Amino acid sequence: MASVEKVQELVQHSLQMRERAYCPYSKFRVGAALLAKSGKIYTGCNVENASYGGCICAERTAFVKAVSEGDREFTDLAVASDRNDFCSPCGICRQFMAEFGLDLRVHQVSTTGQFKTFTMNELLPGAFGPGDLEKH
Ligand SMILES: O=c1ccn([C@H]2C[C@H](O)[C@@H](CO)O2)c(=O)[nH]1
Ligand SMILES: [Zn+2]
Repeated sequence: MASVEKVQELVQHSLQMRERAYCPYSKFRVGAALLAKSGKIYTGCNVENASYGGCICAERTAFVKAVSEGDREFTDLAVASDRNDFCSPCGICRQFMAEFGLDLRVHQVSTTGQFKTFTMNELLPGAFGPGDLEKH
């Protein structure tokens, strides 16, 4: 688990990354910051599309950046929006993030920088995951 200082750093990154959001349709800015076990921090924002189904959330942007750079193990993720307090990851992101471990700590940040922490297991109990494909 990340130190209090590291979590604070993630929280600040998530708040800052809201400014990069490309969200002309929803106008709902979201920023995320993901800490890999390697120590690297990957940031993300939501990126929308005129074909609405093509929108990608801030959390998945951060994960895709991280995995494509070679990191696959993570400890903490912070996510912040500019409108709702304690921004809650959507169902698609919960499934996407659960792929990389149910111990991940998800810090849901308020607009004022406070946060509530949950494990991935709490956010998606009984998740379908990689292990399920092994069973027969
Ligand atoms: O946790 C969340 C919730 C929503 N969104 C994005 C998706 C879409 O661009 C906009 C409105 O749903 O916010 C995120 O990036 N993360
Ligand atoms: Zn999402």
